[in-house]
Parts: sequence; structure tokens; C-alpha cells
Amino acid sequence: MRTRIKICGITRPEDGRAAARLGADAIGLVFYANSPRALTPAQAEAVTAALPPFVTTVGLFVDPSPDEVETVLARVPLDMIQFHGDETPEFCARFDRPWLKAVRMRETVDLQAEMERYRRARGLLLDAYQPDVPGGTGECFDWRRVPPQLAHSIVLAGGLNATNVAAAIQQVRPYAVDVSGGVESAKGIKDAAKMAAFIGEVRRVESEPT
Ligand SMILES: O=C(O)c1ccccc1NCC(=O)[C@H](O)[C@H](O)COP(=O)(O)O
Repeated sequence: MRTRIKICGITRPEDGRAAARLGADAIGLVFYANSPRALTPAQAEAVTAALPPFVTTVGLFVDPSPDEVETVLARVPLDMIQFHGDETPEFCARFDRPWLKAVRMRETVDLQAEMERYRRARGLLLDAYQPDVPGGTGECFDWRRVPPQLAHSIVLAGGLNATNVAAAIQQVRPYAVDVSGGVESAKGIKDAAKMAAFIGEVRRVESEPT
């Protein structure tokens, strides 16, 4: 199966266009003010307007108020929402959009229980855990912690780049991979050559026999 690719933390129309041209399935837009990759609804609208069809736009929030989410949805054509904080399943489900729930893989996480708790999510995005940093850490977690029977609905994230994504896919066999820092030249600025190398590696490894 083709591994889907999401490039997260896009802040500029030209980076969104480049991600799409290179074959990304989805782009992530960060609506979390403390992030160096945060963008305003107006900037996000400009990014989405630059995209060709069939690229999924994912809006990322960290413990937002309902108003914050509604304000963004009123202006930005988001296909999906990614909740990256401690949101409850009920909160995630109230916005009339498909959603992903990020799970930060601290030692105590029971993935099977999270899967059950967030069963109405389209998938779980697994990210590295660092205290006080909700995401975009550039760190990997131990991929052996992902049970093979859950891999089909997992979006694997955390510290991926062109040099480790092949090993990550071989280990986890996730539905999708998500990258941010690993394809940047500076925070929030994507590097087309790094995106091309990352996507090339995904395509190379998935064409190898398992
Ligand atoms: O990117 C951020 O700054 C960020 C801030 C707060 C919550 C989530 C954030 N990013 C999420 C992502 O970009 C990815 O889903 C994921 O964390 C992977 O990031 P990276 O390790 O840099 O590839």
C-alpha cells in the first residue's frame, strides 16, 4: 500500500505548492500561537488558495477554545483537524470535520487504550513526547512501541527526515508519515530539496518487497 505523506508546518504558499508538486498527500497548518510555525487565518487562506486539487488541508490546534476553531473554519477551507493537546474525544468531534488525534508517546501511554478512547478519529498521529513541548520537537520515539495490528490507522511523526524515514516505514508500516522539522531550512520555512528527498525515500522503500 502507498504510504501517505503529510508535510506539517507549512506557512508560505510557495512551500504548499512545492509540497503538492513533489507528491505530498496532505499539508498541515499550525494554529497554535506559541509555535514558530504558527500562521494567521489570512496566511492560511493564502496557502490553501495556492494548492492544486486533491491535497488534504489539515489544521492543527493545541487545546483550543471552540471559538478559536470556529473562527479558523469560517475562513480557511480545512479538510481535517488535528488535535495536538489534551482534547477529549467529545471536544474533537464537535466541529463537523474529520479529525486526527495526536498522541505523544510518553512511557506510560497505552496505545490500545488511546485507540479505543479516540475511536471516532480518522487516525492517531504518534509523536515524540517532550515535557512542555506539545509537538514539532524534531525528536523520534521508539518505533518498536507501535503494535503491528494498529499500524494501519497510524500517522507516524516525530523527528522523521530523509535519512530515517525508510527505516521508520520498514519498522512500523504506518498508514502515513508526517514530517515538519526534517524538511525545513529554518523553522516554518520548507526546503524543496529536503521535501523531494523525503518523498523520494518514502516511494523508494515502499516499492521494495517486504
Ligand atoms: O510544529 C510545531 O511547532 C507544533 C507545535 C505544537 C504542536 C504541534 C506542532 N507540530 C506538529 C507537527 O509538525 C508534526 O505533526 C509532528 O510534531 C512532527 O514534527 P517534527 O518532529 O518536527 O517532524
